[in-house]
Amino acid sequence: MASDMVKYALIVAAGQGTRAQVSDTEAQTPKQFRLLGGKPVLQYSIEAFASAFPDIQFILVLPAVYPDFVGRFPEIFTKHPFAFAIGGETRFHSVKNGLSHVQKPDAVVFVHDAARPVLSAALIRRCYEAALMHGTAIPCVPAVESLRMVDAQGRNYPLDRHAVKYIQTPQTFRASLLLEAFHQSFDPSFTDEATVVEKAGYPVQLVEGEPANIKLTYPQDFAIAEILLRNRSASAASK
Ligand SMILES: Nc1ccn([C@@H]2O[C@H](COP(=O)(O)OP(=O)(O)OP(=O)(O)O)[C@@H](O)[C@H]2O)c(=O)n1
Ligand SMILES: C[C@](O)(CO)[C@H](O)COP(=O)(O)O
Repeated sequence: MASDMVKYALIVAAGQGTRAQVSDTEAQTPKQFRLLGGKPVLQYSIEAFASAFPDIQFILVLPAVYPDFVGRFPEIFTKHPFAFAIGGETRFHSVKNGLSHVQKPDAVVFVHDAARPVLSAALIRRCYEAALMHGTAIPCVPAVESLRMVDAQGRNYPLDRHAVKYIQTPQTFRASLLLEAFHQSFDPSFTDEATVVEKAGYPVQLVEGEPANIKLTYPQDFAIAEILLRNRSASAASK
């Protein structure tokens, strides 16, 4: 039965977060390990997946050189099964290292940015259902502002915003398909798992993402995420 399917949440947390740094001190702490509303950023994603699927197995990809995060926050890692991998030079290499722990080709794998702490259990379940049906599920949200394309000569042209989507994670797949796609050699066009799977010859299925599911990329994103998390707790408490 579909709900008995083995599920892996492969959370990539091996980046350096250089664009999010505002000082030399913060340069020591990649964004996914910084505190947000009193908890490490990474903890929010773990809680969201555990709430969507209590039987989920975690694969956490961590930087090779970073002080012992697991030892400092042991309570995060005791409630669910965790496997750990060391990150690589790019996101592609980090995901590939994490996939070495995927043992079952008939499982479903969610690949999620540790730097996206505001995802909901509803989004995770929506991706799961779509991946079961189509083999792939890539969450996206519409572009909300006017868009322009700039060509190599510096000329610019209006672009139809309805023809453009912002892509999010968790990018979700049948494990067999994802494992096969990651046998490819690295290509600089690989910005996410959708681009890897597509280059392997599989179409990708878009699903509705969430505007709140932002990626912490720049310093100001922490303040925005904190407000989004607070609003979500307040609305859950009022139900
Ligand atoms: N070699 C890498 C690069 C990125 N990531 C992870 O991929 C997610 C999304 O990447 P991004 O926001 O680009 O993170 P960084 O690479 O850390 O950011 P920056 O480019 O600003 O250094 C993050 O959770 C990051 O930790 C990873 O695991 N391994
Ligand atoms: C995977 C991703 O978060 C989808 O939006 C994004 O591609 C990561 O890209 P970045 O260049 O590392 O910010």
